Amino acid sequence: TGSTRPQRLLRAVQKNATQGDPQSVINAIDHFCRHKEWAMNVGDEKGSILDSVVSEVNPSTALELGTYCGYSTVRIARLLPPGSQLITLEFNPAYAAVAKQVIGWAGLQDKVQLVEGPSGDLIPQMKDLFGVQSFDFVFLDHWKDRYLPDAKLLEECSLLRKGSVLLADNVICPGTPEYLEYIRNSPRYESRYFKSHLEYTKVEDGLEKSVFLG
Ligand SMILES: Cc1cc(-c2n[nH]c(CCNC(=O)c3cc(-c4ccc(F)cc4)cc(O)c3O)n2)ccn1
Ligand SMILES: [Mg+2]
Repeated sequence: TGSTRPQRLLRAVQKNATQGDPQSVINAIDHFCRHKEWAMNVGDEKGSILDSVVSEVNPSTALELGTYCGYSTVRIARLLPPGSQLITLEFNPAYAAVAKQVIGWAGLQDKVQLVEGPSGDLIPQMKDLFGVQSFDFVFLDHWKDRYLPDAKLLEECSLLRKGSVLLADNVICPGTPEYLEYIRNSPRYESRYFKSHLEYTKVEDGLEKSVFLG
């Protein structure tokens, strides 16, 4: 039984990043994925777009669907104002175990609540589990066929308010056609596409930013 890719990514963070320095954790993961092994982190190019949207929204409460190794969790949490919280949902226990250590290495554990389980089950529990009224910002980066049902679930659970921002990764590759069709044609959202590339590659991909109009 050898190591898994997430475990090798974590080892690269522990070897090359400085504890308590989120930017060094981001740089170590990007270097590992560009020069050693590709991994499905949002990456540096789309990550810069993520940073600009998070900074613009300046969320008090944020939700991430799909933690993986915690790369985008660190990108988001490092920009959050004091007293704000990021809740991140991960289905795969092995990913969650690595992400917890990556987030800890960055020193951001006090800003992040990592919850294991399927998004469809956890979203309806957000109010009870965390006393969340609504989310100012949601980053969708989990199973691509869950983007649409989970966006609808967030609406149904009244977890979105007028002005809430949804940012969706991978709307081109692997692609989320049903989600794009719905969100771009819904009168309840104002959407904009940010053209970019699949992490660490020249393949086209992009982020869709959608503002909930209430
Ligand atoms: C709470 C909850 C959480 C999850 C959940 N947690 N973690 C994930 C991972 C999801 N992410 C991806 O699959 C993904 C894939 C690619 C990709 C792969 C191979 C290619 F060739 C090209 C592109 C690129 C990406 O950027 C991706 O994000 N799902 C699922 C359910 N419920
Ligand atoms: Mg992604």
